[in-house]
Amino acid sequence: MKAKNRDLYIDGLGVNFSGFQAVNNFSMVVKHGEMRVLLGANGAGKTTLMDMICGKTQSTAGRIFLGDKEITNKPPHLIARMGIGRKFQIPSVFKELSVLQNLSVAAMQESTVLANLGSMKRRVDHERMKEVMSMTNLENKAHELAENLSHGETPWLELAMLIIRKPQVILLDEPTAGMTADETLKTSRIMNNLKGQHTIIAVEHDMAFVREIADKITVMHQGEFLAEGHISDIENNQAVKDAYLGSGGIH
Ligand SMILES: Nc1ncnc2c1ncn2[C@@H]1O[C@H](COP(=O)(O)OP(=O)(O)OP(=O)(O)O)[C@@H](O)[C@H]1O
Repeated sequence: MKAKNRDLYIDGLGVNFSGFQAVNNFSMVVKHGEMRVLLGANGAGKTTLMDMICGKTQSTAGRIFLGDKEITNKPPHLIARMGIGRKFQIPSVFKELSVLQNLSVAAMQESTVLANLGSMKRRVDHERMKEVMSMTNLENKAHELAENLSHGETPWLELAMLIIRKPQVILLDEPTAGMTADETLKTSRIMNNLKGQHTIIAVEHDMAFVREIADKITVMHQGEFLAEGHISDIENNQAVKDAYLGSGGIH
């Protein structure tokens, strides 16, 4: 039997903001379970691309498919329900609730139908919550209030609140921003454990972190596709080096 196609296809995507072409004719295919990093100088269009994938920004050209399902310009809540989760979509954690309570809230948002299935479902949810806390280094923090988590632990909780809903695709905006070196290392372990289960697209500038996690890198420049490949291909790509000149280079 043919396996279900769960790859993400972006074909000729573009957006024009009142005459300014922020993303232009951009295409890429991200395989299911792959960890893809998006690189590009400030203003290259990375956030706008992520916004179009999750439906926050309406594209003006091109199409996006998750497997055989088209998601182009669908409302964000439908895209989320179709399996695309974005960190920062939930603006923040609930500070006055514990880690476990935050996860319960996120799990309940999954589906009111499932939530009504009764105690069986609640038991499964509890197992899932333990599993997700262990995946995100929060196993010893279940009863800690979110407001007492560190700068590094709060993004782990946001990530946990995403993955509890089992999205096929996870979009991450600078997942290590504000983290210590130790927290960044732990985040790379979390990311590597998520590979294979979820497709992950991350915008990230920390090249040491990118080296740890990326299966493949796609580079954007001035709204367009510039290059794609493994880290060594990208670091040795002359067009990429040129595009980064003036923005401090690729480190
Ligand atoms: N709603 C909007 N209206 C007009 N211009 C916009 C809008 N959103 C983004 N832009 C412009 O589109 C370009 C791409 O911005 P975007 O934030 O996607 O870049 P980026 O690669 O994510 O950069 P950074 O690394 O700085 O976050 C920028 O020039 C930005 O000013």
